Amino acid sequence: MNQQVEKLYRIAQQKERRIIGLMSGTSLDGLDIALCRIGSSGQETTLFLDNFTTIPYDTTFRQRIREIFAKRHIDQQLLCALHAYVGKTHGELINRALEQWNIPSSDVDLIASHGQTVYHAPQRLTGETILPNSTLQIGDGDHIAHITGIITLSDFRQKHVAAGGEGAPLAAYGDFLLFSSETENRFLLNIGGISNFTFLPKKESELKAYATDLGPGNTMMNQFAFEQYGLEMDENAQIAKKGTVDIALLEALLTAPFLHADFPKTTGPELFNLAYLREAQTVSNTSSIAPENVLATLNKFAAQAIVDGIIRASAELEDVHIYVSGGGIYNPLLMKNIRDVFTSVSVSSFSSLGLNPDAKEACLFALLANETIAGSPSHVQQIKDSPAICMGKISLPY
Ligand SMILES: Nc1ncnc2c1ncn2[C@@H]1O[C@H](COP(=O)(O)OP(=O)(O)OP(=O)(O)O)[C@@H](O)[C@H]1O
Ligand SMILES: CC(=O)N[C@H]1[C@@H]2OC[C@@H](O2)[C@@H](O)[C@@H]1O[C@H](C)C(=O)O
Repeated sequence: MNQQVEKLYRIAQQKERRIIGLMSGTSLDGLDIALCRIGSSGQETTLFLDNFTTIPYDTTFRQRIREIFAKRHIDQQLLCALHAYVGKTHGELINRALEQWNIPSSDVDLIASHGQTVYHAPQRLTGETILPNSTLQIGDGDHIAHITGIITLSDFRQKHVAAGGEGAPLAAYGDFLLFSSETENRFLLNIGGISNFTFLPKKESELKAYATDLGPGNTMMNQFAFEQYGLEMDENAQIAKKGTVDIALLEALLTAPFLHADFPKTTGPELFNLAYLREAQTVSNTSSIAPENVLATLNKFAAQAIVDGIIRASAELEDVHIYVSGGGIYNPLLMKNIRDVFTSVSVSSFSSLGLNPDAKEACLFALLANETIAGSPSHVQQIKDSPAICMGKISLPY
């Protein structure tokens, strides 16, 4: 037997695996690296986060990705090169993190790499009926395996698409195993570039768990802050706090059919972008309002899409508790806009469930790799619209 296949076979039989989960989100801020210790699999899964870091991308890396990110028309030569370059860079960043943590690569069993989403195209966005749902994450797993010497699983979303899904959100698979409760109906709200939640019904409930995207999260605020002020974000909502919400613009922004479609559903900056803003400004006759008012309105828009979605999903439920993660928790105005609505529902940081919120998505991919190598897909019958599948492609180091 090939020694690497034999090694993988041994890893699959271990009681516990050390898996590095990687996430590089739509905000393009950096690479999240989570070293997890994962015991058992399926309903018996345990997960401990041993080490976590986010290594920020340098400006050149960010600029290169931005040249193709969420764009319909791009330079194919650049796409081709970035597939290798992102893989190579991610491999090098893992080596750097392991060195900082003083952990030899031989102590790590597997890497689980999400890659960098560059385009997300469900049929609900494209309007296609013949061409299928599709999504593209770059950063080839062979490069990561070769550079780190660690067996790598990557490209998790393709199997979900192949089995009839939109390729996202995948969060329900992990959240269901780790965070379901006996006493609470939980909404695990993540506010990254795009906002999404996982609904986890009480354990004895007949309802099924599911995950869904909700709306723009931080992405439109980030894009506008970059265009108008050259800033990566409206840090601490300093600019939005100086503005006022323009109701006509807000109402125009809230008309996207995506926002009113049934759950689960997915979206991305392919829809929620500055072109979408400009269209809403034209329709609402607000093209010349001050930039701080636009930011205040975009902030309110992101909050409203979240609030409307959760209210709709929780209408018939009692004992509802919302746990929030993602970079949006650091935006005080966004959190205020959300909390002001949920006066009788408790809204807590996801950290109260015992896991660093910034590491949540990277841990999810470590858990998905664990399921693929050592799990059985039986429990996913309790998750709505989630095909029982093993996700991720396996890359051997040499
Ligand atoms: N202090 C802050 N003030 C305002 N916004 C902040 C602050 N800190 C983080 N953010 C927002 O959070 C974003 C990063 O969030 P996160 O890392 O969760 O996104 P992501 O993982 O890239 O997105 P996704 O989950 O959609 O893929 C930043 O781009 C910024 O918009
Ligand atoms: C295509 C894609 O990369 N989608 C991401 C993105 O970031 C948030 C939201 O949009 C979610 O649908 C998904 O990520 C999380 C980790 C998921 O799959 O659950």
